Amino acid sequence: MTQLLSCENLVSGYLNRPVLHGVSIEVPQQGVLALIGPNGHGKTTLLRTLSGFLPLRSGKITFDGQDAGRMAVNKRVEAGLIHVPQGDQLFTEMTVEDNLLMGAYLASDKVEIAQRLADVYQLFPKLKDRRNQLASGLSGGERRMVGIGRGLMADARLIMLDEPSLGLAPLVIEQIYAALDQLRARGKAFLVVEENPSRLMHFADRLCLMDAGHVVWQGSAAEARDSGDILKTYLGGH
Ligand SMILES: Nc1ncnc2c1ncn2[C@@H]1O[C@H](COP(=O)(O)OP(=O)(O)OP(=O)(O)O)[C@@H](O)[C@H]1O
Repeated sequence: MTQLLSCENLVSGYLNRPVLHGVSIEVPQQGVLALIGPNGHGKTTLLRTLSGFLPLRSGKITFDGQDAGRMAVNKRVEAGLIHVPQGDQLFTEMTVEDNLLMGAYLASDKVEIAQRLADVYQLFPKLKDRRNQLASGLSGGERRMVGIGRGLMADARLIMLDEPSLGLAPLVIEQIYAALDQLRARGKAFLVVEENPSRLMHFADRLCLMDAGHVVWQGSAAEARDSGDILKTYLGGH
């Protein structure tokens, strides 16, 4: 399978604090890679580096055959590399629909934008019902849907999700993952961060365990199940 995203030896961090110490990962076309591991070990930093919010100190990022490591954030978005951040980061004083439309800020074709919006509403019918409501009045699950929907409005090819299950009730998590399954069936690729890998066993093709800015283990979901000791050591037996 050809790779949609590949990174080699990424080094990045905050000011004088390096966090990633040579991370290499690959996400195939239409594939799902999960980043797992305890808090504070660089998963979010890796997503921020890939989306361009944090500068790359060294290493190489290739997205869809293009050298993306020094591309501007908007160019990466245009190419379909989309980051759905932790905590949704919605514009709370704007309506659901205006939040979604913000995701299409680089698009100009009105017919295309209307089609993307219709696709998001088909995936998340609740958002259509609430399209004129302020984002501040949404439930946690609805906010997550808007965050993902906004990413889809940018015509995502690879969706990088930072803890999509964080703070949600089990039933709502199932609804979110059911929608992600549908998107996967439509050809989207994913890089998903979750602290608890149990949600990912059916969704991810491969899992990468991060510790102190390094990838310390990677394998298929089946291999992760067989490597109980590794997951237990790092994640306390999830
Ligand atoms: N804005 C920032 N400025 C300085 N240091 C930061 C900043 N954000 C994160 N860090 C530090 O970088 C390290 C890696 O954090 P990161 O958020 O990437 O970890 P994580 O594995 O995603 O965990 P979490 O799920 O808690 O976000 C941590 O030590 C954290 O304190």
